[in-house]
Amino acid sequence: MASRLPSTPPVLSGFTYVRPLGAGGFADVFLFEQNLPRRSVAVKVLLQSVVDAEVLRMFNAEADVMARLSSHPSILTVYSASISADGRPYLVMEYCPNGPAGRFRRNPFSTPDALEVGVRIASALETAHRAGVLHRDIKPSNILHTAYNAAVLSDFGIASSLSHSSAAELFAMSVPWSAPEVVEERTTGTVASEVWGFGATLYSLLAGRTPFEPADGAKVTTEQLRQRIRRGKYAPITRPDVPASLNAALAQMMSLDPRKRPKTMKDCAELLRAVQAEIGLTPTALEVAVDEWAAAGAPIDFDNRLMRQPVVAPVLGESSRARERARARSRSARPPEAAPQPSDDGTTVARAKPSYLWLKLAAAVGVGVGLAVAGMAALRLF
Ligand SMILES: Nc1ncnc2c1ncn2[C@@H]1O[C@H](COP(=O)(O)OP(=O)(O)OP(=O)(O)O)[C@@H](O)[C@H]1O
Repeated sequence: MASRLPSTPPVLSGFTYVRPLGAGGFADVFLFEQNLPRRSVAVKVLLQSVVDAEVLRMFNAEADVMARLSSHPSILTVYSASISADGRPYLVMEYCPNGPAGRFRRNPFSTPDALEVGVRIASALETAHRAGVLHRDIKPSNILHTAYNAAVLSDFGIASSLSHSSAAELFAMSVPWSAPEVVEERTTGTVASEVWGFGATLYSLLAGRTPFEPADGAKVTTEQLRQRIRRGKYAPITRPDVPASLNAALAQMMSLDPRKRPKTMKDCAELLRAVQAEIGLTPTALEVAVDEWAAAGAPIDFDNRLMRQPVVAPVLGESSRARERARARSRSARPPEAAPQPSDDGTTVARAKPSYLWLKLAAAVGVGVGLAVAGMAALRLF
């Protein structure tokens, strides 16, 4: 979290401000109450001082990427995005009351919890990669916990296209979770560097410290940390409940040579699922979108620098409302315009006409009563 005071919360129509939730490098996050439908939401607002064409590009990409991916059960849900009255772009997101996994120093995760979070986040990243998106900022503070305590991946603020990530882009590096090739600025992101960042994140959750910090808690400068990452000497987690197979999986993810790492996030998830099975846990389900989903939809435009806003339908005035009501009345008086169409499975879907149904029902009842009376007369019951 950034060490500065949060900015002034924006005035947003349809939302009531509650309190600040956190501060990042480019944005503040506030808790708001949405008026209709009524719910608590987290609103991420870009800092006024950073809004320029490049930041707008990143914001548009983040909104589009999260909207595309947020049907995944382990990716934070985004509800909408817009620009506040004072010109700050904002995202309205699912509120995660159970905080980020960023508290790993005080509360390291148990092995079963870390494995479950690991498989869920690996599934989310595999889905992002299949949609052609790199997250580029995998770290504990970007894993939040929903109201149901499920781990979700958030903050696609510096995400980029898998095919076009460029060194010219504005790029914020979170050093402790950055792969050696990223620290050396040889790349701004690849699937292999995501695998490294994912391994370093999982290591941090288990060890209560990042993988290249000295185990004795001695302080190091950022430059010293970069050097330790570049040397890439893996220090196994010594906790007795962390099996050797889990240390081996993490060491493979954090191999100095990117070619020696698991090839995909799905491969990472499978390594973790194998550890779960080995220690008697039910492996967490791998939730990856089907290929048809990844192929559908236009590619995300990572170069859009415009101030975009959603289209808002104007509220009709009194006279236009009366006109609209009159139009609706005349529409309902007209006969149906289109003939019923057969559905794909051959069933014809048609809207029944209620008055006609009642007539049929009344006729059926009449005929039934008539037949019963005739029958009883024939049996001499009267
Ligand atoms: N949906 C949310 N629900 C609850 N708290 C949130 C939510 N999103 C973010 N936060 C809180 O706000 C903080 C800032 O979030 P943000 O995504 O802007 O930045 P960050 O990841 O901490 O930093 P940076 O973007 O600089 O890497 C988070 O650390 C978290 O504590």
